[in-house]
Amino acid sequence: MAKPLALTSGEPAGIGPDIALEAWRRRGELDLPPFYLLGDRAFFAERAKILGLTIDLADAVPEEASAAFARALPVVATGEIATARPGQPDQTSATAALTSIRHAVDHVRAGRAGAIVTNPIAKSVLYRAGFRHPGHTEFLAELASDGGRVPQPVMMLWSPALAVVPVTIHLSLREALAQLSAELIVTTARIAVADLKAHFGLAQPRLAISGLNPHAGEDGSLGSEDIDIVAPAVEALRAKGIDARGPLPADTMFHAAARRTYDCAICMYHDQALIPIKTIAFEDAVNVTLGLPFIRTSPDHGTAFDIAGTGKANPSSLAAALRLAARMAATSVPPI
Ligand SMILES: NC(=O)C1=CN([C@@H]2O[C@H](COP(=O)(O)OP(=O)(O)OC[C@H]3O[C@@H](n4cnc5c(N)ncnc54)[C@H](O)[C@@H]3O)[C@@H](O)[C@H]2O)C=CC1
Ligand SMILES: NCC(=O)COP(=O)(O)O
Repeated sequence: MAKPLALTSGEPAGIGPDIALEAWRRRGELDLPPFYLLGDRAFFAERAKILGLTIDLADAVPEEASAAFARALPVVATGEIATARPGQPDQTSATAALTSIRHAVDHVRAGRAGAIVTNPIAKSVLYRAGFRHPGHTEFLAELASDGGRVPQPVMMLWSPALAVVPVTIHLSLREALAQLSAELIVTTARIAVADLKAHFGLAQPRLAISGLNPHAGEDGSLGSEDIDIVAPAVEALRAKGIDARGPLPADTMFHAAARRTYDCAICMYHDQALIPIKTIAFEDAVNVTLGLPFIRTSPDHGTAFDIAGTGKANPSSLAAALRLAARMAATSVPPI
């Protein structure tokens, strides 16, 4: 029997618990692989009650989860009690969310889970509690460190219609510009290429590298960065045998015909990458962390405090994240 996926609780006040419960309830229709939830069973039972869902929850250890999954949603206890009400994070939120992530990493590194799928965390809630990483991506890299070496994580948002990688992630625009370098673009693109080959069945991934400025700088008249930073990175990638094109004007590289010419868009900053994919594929895009020694996926959306506990949360992106994680863990055939 395949190893189960470890699904974190995410922010307890967010929609993570809602979509986890709903996904399990619709597991057959959504064609979901076995997973278990990491957290506080009483909390999940209470959320099911709030949602009016009848869900069998079973205390489990990871080794029992796949067998139990057909009849009950396995819950592996983290020892942290959560009390937050839907939409209202409280003093238990940050600890419960972070402990759940830590346990998931322990399980996947110990071979007890096949991959990690994370529910959304509220970054502002964690920052207020002293969390010093921008998000899961960097936190997971630290948890994956080996002998003090922290791998460089790369964020990819993937859907059948489009895959995007932001070179800089959760930074202000000013800071993103300060940190952007040809070296960072090259390293990020090479990690993306390696994982696209390893897990997405692409023998020679085609990369489209966006420019930074409007019209990719219009020959330097709208900023020098495309000439000084992006173009040399594209040249360096091509010199390493990578199929890379750019810098491309970002406003014209996401329409349907343009998308057919590449496998992954490498973008210079967060919104340049995430606006197109969330516009085209909000319901089935998946956030994948590349460059880690284990597989981690996540829905593309956040905690959606405005609808937590209402029954309005759509589990489709979580379902896509679960299916993609299982396929990445099991095979290198394209997950399409
Ligand atoms: N992977 C993660 O942990 C992520 C966490 N976040 C965090 O989420 C928090 C809220 O972020 P927002 O920008 O408000 O984005 P959001 O994705 O939580 O919500 C944006 C809008 O989309 C709706 N929405 C989101 N997911 C939905 C679903 N599954 N079904 C139906 N409607 C849905 C929400 O109700 C809201 O109107 C922030 O603190 C942010 O840091 C955001 C993105 C990813
Ligand atoms: N905007 C994407 C996002 O917030 C996800 O970040 P991470 O928590 O997966 O690092």
